[in-house]
Amino acid sequence: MLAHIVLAPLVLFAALRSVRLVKNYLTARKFGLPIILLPVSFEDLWWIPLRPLFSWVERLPFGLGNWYLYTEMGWPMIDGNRSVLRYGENFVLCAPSGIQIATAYGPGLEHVLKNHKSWPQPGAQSQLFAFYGQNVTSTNGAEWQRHRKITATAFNENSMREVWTDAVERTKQLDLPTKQDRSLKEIRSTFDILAMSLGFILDNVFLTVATNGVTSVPDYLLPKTLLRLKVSLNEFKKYMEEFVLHQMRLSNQEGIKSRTKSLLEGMVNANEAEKRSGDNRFTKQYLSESELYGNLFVFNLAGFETTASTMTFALSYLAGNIHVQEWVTEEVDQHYTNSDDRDYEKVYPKLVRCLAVMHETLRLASPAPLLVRTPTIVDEIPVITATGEKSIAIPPGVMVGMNGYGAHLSPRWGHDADKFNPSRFVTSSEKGEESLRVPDIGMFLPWLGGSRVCPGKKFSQVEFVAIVAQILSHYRIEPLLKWGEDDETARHRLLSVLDDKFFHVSAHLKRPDDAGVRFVPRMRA
Ligand code: HEM
Repeated sequence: MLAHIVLAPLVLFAALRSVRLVKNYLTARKFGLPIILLPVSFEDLWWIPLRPLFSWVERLPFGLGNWYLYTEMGWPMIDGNRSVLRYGENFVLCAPSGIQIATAYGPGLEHVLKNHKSWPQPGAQSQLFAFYGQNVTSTNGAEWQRHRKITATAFNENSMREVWTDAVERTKQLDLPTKQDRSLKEIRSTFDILAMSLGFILDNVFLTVATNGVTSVPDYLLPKTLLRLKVSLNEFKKYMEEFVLHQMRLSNQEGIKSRTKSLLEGMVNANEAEKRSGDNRFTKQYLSESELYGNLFVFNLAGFETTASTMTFALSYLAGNIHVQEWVTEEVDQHYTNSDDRDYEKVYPKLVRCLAVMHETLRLASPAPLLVRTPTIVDEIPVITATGEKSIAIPPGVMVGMNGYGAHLSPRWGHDADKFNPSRFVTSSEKGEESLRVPDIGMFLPWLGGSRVCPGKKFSQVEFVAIVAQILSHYRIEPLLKWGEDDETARHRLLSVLDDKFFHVSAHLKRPDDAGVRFVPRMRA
């Protein structure tokens, strides 16, 4: 009897899902693309905590467990270009919960990105980081424009000078002279300057979403993890409140013109200025309190996570590719190390190779592996099949997943597509002047493109170049040797650790303790 009570709902659940899978399969067939059937998808929130228990599925014979990979949100980060080589640049993931067309085909990607108004993020995904309030990532249309206008005001050229100086100063404080040997785990935490509470929220981000409203539940009703989550959410809110208060006090002090010390401060200032201007009584052009915190949270998140991820990979790639490092150091010495004038305006535009290192790092280890969109009305996108290009009509509700890793590792990049070679982003004029050469967004999309391009793109570039120039002007970065190991073996070990990554808000290494780097002080002539 008890068995019946337990089994009956499960059988009904499985039957309903089978019906939905068949229905979705019939729709998916119309696209004329290869189809991969999934019994479950990462859109099924209940699957996320259960997924690790089923890792044995991948070891089933005859490819029976191939579907398992695609049930992880950031699967292209693990897959690289393997699926593209096997199924082509576009294929369909068909699950009971929905249909997703994964595409790495340039014209298709370009179409979706350039028409962001008719290709918004699907509702559930856009709300992922909205637990403090609506924000620039969670909104679309006119609402998104309002959020974007106010938050982007802070991203002007003046603030880039501050970003440059600030990044150089922070790099000087990394304590490299006293701690020269660092595992890749330590490298990551070197740049993870996040408050502990934000770290905990990110580690449990799906739990945070699933238990939205946890902050209003009394402590005694909460199990240990949820209680810690509640404390972390409150702590981070408090941190943001203190930050806003501090900023408002500064801008209210008579005679003190507060400098745009950081972009977050700039954002608060822009919001205050909009409020004061008085033109907004009928058309609200500033952020409500919850929206301000919603934005402060996503800017903290988007800024710090991506920097920590990109720096970890970039410094490791430089250590593992010593000739590339020498090539970059040559440029750093010419324009930075040996220069009295290290002003942002003078030096930054000349550090082309440093910026190329960032582009190459993001090509191989982008923090955003799969970005999903769905059309508001039926729209056609170009796809490529064995018989050539064609257009397929996508109805609302069907997702298009932009497979950044498939695009970044495509054979279109040449025979060395899987190798770290930043010089592919550099071109030389007849006079020998170097400049950056970046392919269009259909081929290279780490910051995305179109109007919804990452607002922190320039910020992240300036910050990255400043950190790399400052480090290379003083240190040579080498792979950390294990006892008795030679240089070549250590280098291979380091690069193989870099290949083993997974997605959790950004790119993470699966085995960050298995390799490390050494910052060796450079001898000056
Ligand atoms: C290596 C550095 C970075 C990379 C690769 C990167 C990448 C991206 C990508 C791919 C998106 C689009 C996400 C989507 O539409 O689903 C995005 C959006 C965004 N990024 Fe970045 N980002 C970086 C650094 C930053 C920094 C430093 C900030 C802030 C200071 C920032 C703030 C944002 C915000 C607020 C959005 C949402 C924009 C919108 O929806 O209109 N990012 N970023």
